[in-house]
Amino acid sequence: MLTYLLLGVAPVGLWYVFIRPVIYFERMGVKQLRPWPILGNLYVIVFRISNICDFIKYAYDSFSKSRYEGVYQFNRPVLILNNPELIKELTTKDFDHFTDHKAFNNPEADPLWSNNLFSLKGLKQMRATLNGSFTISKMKHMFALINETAQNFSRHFMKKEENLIQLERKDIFTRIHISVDIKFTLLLLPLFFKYVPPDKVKFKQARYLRNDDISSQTLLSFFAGFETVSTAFCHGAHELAMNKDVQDKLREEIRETDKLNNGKLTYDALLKMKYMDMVFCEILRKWPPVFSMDRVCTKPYTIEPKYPDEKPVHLKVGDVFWFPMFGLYRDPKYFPKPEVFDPERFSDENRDQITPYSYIPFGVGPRNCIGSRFAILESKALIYNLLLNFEIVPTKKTANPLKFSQGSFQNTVEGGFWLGLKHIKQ
Ligand code: HEM
Repeated sequence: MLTYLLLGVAPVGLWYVFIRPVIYFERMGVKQLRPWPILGNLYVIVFRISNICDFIKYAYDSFSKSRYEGVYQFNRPVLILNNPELIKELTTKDFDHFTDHKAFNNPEADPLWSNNLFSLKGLKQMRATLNGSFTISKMKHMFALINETAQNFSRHFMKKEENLIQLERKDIFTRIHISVDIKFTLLLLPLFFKYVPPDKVKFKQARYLRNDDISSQTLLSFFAGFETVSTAFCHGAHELAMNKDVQDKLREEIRETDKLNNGKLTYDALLKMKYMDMVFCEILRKWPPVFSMDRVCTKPYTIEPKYPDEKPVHLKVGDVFWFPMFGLYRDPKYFPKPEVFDPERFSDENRDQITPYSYIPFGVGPRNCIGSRFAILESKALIYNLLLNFEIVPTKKTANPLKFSQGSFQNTVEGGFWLGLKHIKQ
C-alpha cells in the first residue's frame, strides 16, 4: 500500500519541485526559453556553453518580435522586456511599482553591501543625499584630479623606450581606474559629509546617516565604477586599435582642443569635444559594460495586452524583470549593422533617429546610474591623454573579433585584452 502511495506521490512531488517552477511563464501564456530544472536557462553559463552577454543576446533574439518573454535565473522566473516603449513605461512612467533592484544577498548576513544605494529598497533619501556628490559643480571641482591621474598614466608609458609597448589592458585600466576611484571616494565623500559629526549625519528630514551607511556608499561607488569604466576602456581601446580611421579622426580633434587650450585641458573643453562624445557613445553601444539591468516589482502591476497574441501579465511583489541592453544594441532594427563600430550613429544628424529607450547605457528613470557624469569624465580624460601621446595598435596577441569568455557571468573576453602603444613623435 505504502509502495503504491509512494509511486503515486513521488512523480507529483518531483513535478512540483523540479518542473513547476520552470513552467511559470508557460502557465501565464508568456513565451519562454526552454529551461532546465533547477538551473533554469543559466545552465548555458554553468556548463560553459555560453557567456552571460551572449545569453542575453540569444534570449533577446529568440523573441525579439515579442514585447516580453520569460527566462529562468535558476528557479527564479525573470521577465525580459524586449520593447523600448515598455521599458520606458515600467521604469519611468510607472516607476512607483518598480522602485528597487534585486538585492544580491541577504541584508542580515551582509549589512555593508545591502545598505548600498544599488541594493536599498525604495528611492530613499540616500539617493538625494548622494546626488550631491555628483553635481556638475562637484565634477568641475574633481576634474583637475581626474585629469592629473590620466596624465600620470600616459607619462608612465612615455618614460618607456621600447617602440611598441605591449599591455594587457584589463589589468592596466583597472589599475588606473582604481587610482581615480580611490581619490574620488576618499576625497569627495568626506568633503560632502565634512560638516557633520562623524558618527551621525543629520538628514534634512530628521533622519540619520550612520557610519555603516557611509561605508556602504563608499564601497559601492568604488566597485560600481571600477569594473564598468575599465571594461568600457578595454573594449574602447580595442575598437580604436582596429579602426585606425576613427582613432586618427579622434586624435585630430584632441590636437585641435589641445592647441586651443594651450596644452591645458579643462572640464568644458573636454565635454565640448563632439567626436570624442560620438566615439564614447559608440563604445558603450557596441560593448555595454552593464549588459542588462533589473527591477523588482514593489507594488502589483499588470502589463495590459497590446497585440492579439498577448494576455494580461500580472506581476506581483517580488517579481523581477530585466531590460536586455546588449540584445537591443545588437539588434539591426535599432542599430543597422550592429557589429560595425561606427561613431557616426551618434552624430548630430543621426542621433535623433535612435529609437527612444533603445540606447540606455546608464540605465533609465529615477534609479539610473548616479555616477554617469563621473564615468564620462574619467573615460574621456583617459582617452584624451592616451591618444595625444600614443597610437593604439593591435599586437600579435590581440584577438579579433573579441569573443566573450564562456561560462562567465561577466563581459570578459577569451585570451585577455592585448594592445600595443606606439609613441607619437611630437
Ligand atoms: C561607463 C561606466 C558606467 C556605466 C556604463 C554604468 C552603468 C550603470 C547602470 C546601467 C546602472 C543601473 C541603472 C538602472 O538601474 O537604471 C548603474 C547604477 C549605478 N551606478 Fe553606474 N555605471 C558606470 C559607472 C559608474 C561610476 C563611475 C559610479 C560611481 C562613482 C557608478 C555608480 C552607480 C551607482 C551607485 C548605481 C546604483 C544607482 C541606484 O540604484 O540608485 N557607476 N550604473
